[in-house]
Amino acid sequence: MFKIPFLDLPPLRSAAGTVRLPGSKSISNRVLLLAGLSEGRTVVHDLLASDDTAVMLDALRALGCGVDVQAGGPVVIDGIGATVKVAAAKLFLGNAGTAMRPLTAALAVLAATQGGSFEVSGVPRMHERPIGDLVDALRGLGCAIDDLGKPGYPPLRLHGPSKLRLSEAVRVRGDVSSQFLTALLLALPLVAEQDVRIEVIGELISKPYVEITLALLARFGIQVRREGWQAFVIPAGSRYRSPGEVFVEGDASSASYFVALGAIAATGTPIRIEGVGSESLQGDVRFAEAAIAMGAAVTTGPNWLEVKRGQWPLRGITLDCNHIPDAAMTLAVMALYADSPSTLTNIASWRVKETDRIVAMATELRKLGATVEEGPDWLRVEPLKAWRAASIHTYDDHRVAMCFSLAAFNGLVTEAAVPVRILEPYCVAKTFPDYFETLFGVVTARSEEVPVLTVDGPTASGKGTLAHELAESLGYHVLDSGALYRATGLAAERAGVSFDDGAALGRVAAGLKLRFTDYRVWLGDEDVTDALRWESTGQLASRVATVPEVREALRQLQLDFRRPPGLVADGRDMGTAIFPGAPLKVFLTASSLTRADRRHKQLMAKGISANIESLRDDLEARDARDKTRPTSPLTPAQDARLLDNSEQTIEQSRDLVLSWWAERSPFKPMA
Ligand SMILES: Nc1ncnc2c1ncn2[C@@H]1O[C@H](COP(=O)(O)OP(=O)(O)OP(=O)(O)O)[C@@H](O)[C@H]1O
Ligand SMILES: Nc1ccn([C@H]2C[C@H](O)[C@@H](COP(=O)(O)O)O2)c(=O)n1
Repeated sequence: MFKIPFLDLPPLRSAAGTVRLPGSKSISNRVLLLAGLSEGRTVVHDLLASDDTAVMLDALRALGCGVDVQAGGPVVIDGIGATVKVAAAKLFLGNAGTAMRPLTAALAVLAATQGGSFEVSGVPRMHERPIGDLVDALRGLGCAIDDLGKPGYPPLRLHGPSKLRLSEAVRVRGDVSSQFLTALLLALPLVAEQDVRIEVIGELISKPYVEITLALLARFGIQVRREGWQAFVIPAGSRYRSPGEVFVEGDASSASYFVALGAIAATGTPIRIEGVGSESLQGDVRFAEAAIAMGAAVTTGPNWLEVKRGQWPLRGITLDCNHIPDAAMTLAVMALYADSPSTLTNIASWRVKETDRIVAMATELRKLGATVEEGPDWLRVEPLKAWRAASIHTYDDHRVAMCFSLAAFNGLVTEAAVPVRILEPYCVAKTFPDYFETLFGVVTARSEEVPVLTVDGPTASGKGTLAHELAESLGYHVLDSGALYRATGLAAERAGVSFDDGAALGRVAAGLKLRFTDYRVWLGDEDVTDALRWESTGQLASRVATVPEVREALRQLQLDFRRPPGLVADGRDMGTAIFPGAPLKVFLTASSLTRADRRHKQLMAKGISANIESLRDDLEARDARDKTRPTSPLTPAQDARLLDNSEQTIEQSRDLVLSWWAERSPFKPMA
């Protein structure tokens, strides 16, 4: 996940490949609650690992459920069997509506029938998300609920015992959020000594989410009878029974970004989306129909979708989005690539989600240059030709962040392609922590449009340290080009190749089986991370680096590191020979005494004894060879910015270079 203040997406040009979706948020949190309320053990496979499921798991633990989260494996829940195990608890539920609403209902009826006191609260935005209709329904049933803040909003206290009026129908509004009905459907089997009837007031919205609830209730032993969408009856004697094992399907709302991606940018090989398909429970899988209406070419299997570009530009549509409220946000960004305006209607529920999504989408689309009209429950978006580089505010709303990533394909409809900045990209943790990594895995950009920041300089000047700091701040990849020369030197020595035989050294470089994984470097099957850093290896590297055949052989390998979202490249000739067009080139120096001192400390920290004077002699000899070799000598690029960090801390150098980078950015500074 990108835990950085902003992530800049360069212009993206095409997409192809396979993505495996994380588990559905709606199914994950419903299954967790059902497992927690059931008797016995439930093994949950493919559960979504995200902020919203984390708060649900914490809540279940606090209520006395057994919760075993196995790294990379299933989550095992031992339920409370509809019995209050912990008489009082304070539950913090973040911004997870799928935890807040059903837990409120379940704890209210448990407290009423068995006693107890439970407080539910969340982040400030959660305290602005209405829950009054559910509270009214529960109070009508006889539950004791105190408002701990503004009436009609969390936080709440649910306490008991109190007498429930189960013979009367429980009446709940269905036209603000379908989660209120879902919450009652999940809670009332806990107290169904007799038939319990729920009546919906008003037109029920987001019906597919209620279908998910009913299907999962059936998995846990509850067969709800229903009269259309107006009334539901939990049969007398209903009791939760764990099905033993549950597999969570992929998140259909998350699929929408990749369906849109295929429609916009997969002109050859399709985007294959694994985890949802024609047999999915989730209503948002019908987003594919909307995408087809806009021109996507979609093929479907039981649990997969394949999407390619069909009509281009896309077709503008007018669509009632009531059945796909979450995924429909993606249509608003697709509309920018259409041939005519698109109007999304019946989306009033957007106003009470993680943020007011109608306002958020309209505001951010306008920043890109789009013409947008908004109404109480609709949004109209015109196609966009003159795009502006915009910093997209994400409102702590994962879906805003994900759907605006699609704006980075503007180069497909305009000559002057612009990058897109996504502020607080980590908000995707709510449902899809690795969203951007997954996106980058299936998209391509023009090499020259991927930003590169080069850091060249003599040995031990701190290039590698600075490069990693910069890359971490910007979310970019790192190229440690010295490692390639070091690996070549090491491989050549081991193979007994003469260091005077340029052609043979070139072949060694061309045949390197080098892999970089999680801060380790592998040469073939050997982890050479430490061996590469030996001083002796540095000397070998400096020698092979003078050989033109080696430099040529390593050239393409280095260029291939230039991938979205961007690259920080450190070495000797990054700015002069490999990435001469880089928008920012830093030439980093420090006095030889400072550098020898730093190297000395580095070696001592590793338990290797060394003498500062001889280290200084060695690095000066290496500098001399690197500077005087005929091919790509160590020298600042003409347009490089010089930075002597002898008197600077690592953080000072990093912040200075980031300020230089910001000067070149097309984005306005953050407010
Ligand atoms: N500005 C700085 N102030 C103090 N110490 C620093 C600074 N920059 C780097 N160092 C320290 O100097 C040591 C050498 O840094 P680093 O390995 O990044 O250098 P390098 O230029 O990449 O070396 P090489 O070219 O040999 O790979 C590290 O221990 C690092 O923590
Ligand atoms: N772009 C590069 C990177 C490195 N080298 C050579 C010169 C160095 O002495 C040697 C090791 O580099 P280090 O890991 O210390 O950065 O590799 C080069 O010529 N060009």
